[in-house]
Amino acid sequence: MTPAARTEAAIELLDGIISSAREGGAAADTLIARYFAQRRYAGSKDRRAVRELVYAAIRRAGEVPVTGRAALLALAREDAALADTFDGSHHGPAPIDAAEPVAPAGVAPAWLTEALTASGLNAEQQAALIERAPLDVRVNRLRAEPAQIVAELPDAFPVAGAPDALRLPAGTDVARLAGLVEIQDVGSQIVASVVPASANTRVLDLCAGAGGKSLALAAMMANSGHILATDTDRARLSRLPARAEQAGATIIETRLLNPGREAEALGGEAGRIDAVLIDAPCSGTGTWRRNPEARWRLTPARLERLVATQAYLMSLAAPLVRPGGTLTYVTCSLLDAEGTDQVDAFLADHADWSVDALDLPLGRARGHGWRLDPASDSTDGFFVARLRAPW
Ligand SMILES: C[S@@+](CC[C@H](N)C(=O)[O-])C[C@H]1O[C@@H](n2cnc3c(N)ncnc32)[C@H](O)[C@@H]1O
Repeated sequence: MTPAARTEAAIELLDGIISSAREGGAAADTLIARYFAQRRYAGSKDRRAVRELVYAAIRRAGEVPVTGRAALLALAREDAALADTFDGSHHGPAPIDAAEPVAPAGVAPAWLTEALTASGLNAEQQAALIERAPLDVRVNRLRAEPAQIVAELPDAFPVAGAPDALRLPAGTDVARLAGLVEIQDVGSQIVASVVPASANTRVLDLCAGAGGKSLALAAMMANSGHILATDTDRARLSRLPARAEQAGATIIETRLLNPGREAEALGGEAGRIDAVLIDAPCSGTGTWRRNPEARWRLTPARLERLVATQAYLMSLAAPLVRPGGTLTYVTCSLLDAEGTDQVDAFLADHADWSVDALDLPLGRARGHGWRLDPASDSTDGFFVARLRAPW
């Protein structure tokens, strides 16, 4: 592909990504994969270059751009070589008209940056939410030791405060080490460590998804005890058994929940769980580094629905915890509405519960919990709080 054809491909892709964000359709990565599946003439260098252009344009535009072309023109303003590719050639984009719209630069839509500011994040912390993220892995102590993995991955380096973590340059291929390492952000590893999951405990991972945290908990428990991993998403949860097998984790039982009827499937667990983890569905403001177009998808109405689901999940889980047991609440969001405000609301309704004071190796206290953010901690953004049931 010529440089101009690459620019045109990025514009077409961005148009699709913008419509998909507005309509709640497929994610950017999926759209890019589909696009190239139908254009076999594009070589790997072309794909990489187009992908990089697309993601650079997504990162730069805080508000949803009017068109893909407007998103790329914003980059072209600062990059003369890119501007030259708007040359009107056969497969290239039309020449630039000085009067046409250019997407403004920004971190996120205005209503969201206001909410982030109100949640205590300064401009530098907000800007870091859309920077590129490294690749973090967790060494699976059930099957490997960090030194063994470092020997396989010489570019890996340890991360202070996260003993099982190794950090790698983005894009490092770790597929051949499946089962020995799990791709997991350092922040995610740290919040998982808040769950008092030790050998022989009974743990419920209520929103287990494909099991990233269940696998971390199984390693913390030295594969002894029981983890009930539940989710309402069949496709995600169905990936967990094979991952668990590969990781040598035999204590995980999966159970698919019916949305709105979760309590029925969990009734038998009432008062029996030592430690519940709610890794709640959330806006994902803390993971925009990996998924920057997510900020174009979020609306105030969607955030409101997520906040309601989080509160519902906490009240659903509370009766399952044994006396003196814990409920660890996690979101990969930096918005107080999905963090400390949820804990306040829970405590208002559950006056006999208390909050454990946390002191983690990375991050800092935020309200009744603890928060990590990319600028301060070089991790994805997370909120975590540990609530304790009365005796
Ligand atoms: C943040 S993700 C979980 C990620 C996962 N714990 C991990 O570490 O990979 C949130 C999950 O909550 C699930 N979820 C949404 N509503 C739920 C509900 N009512 N009950 C249980 N899980 C739910 C979603 O399907 C999604 O998989």
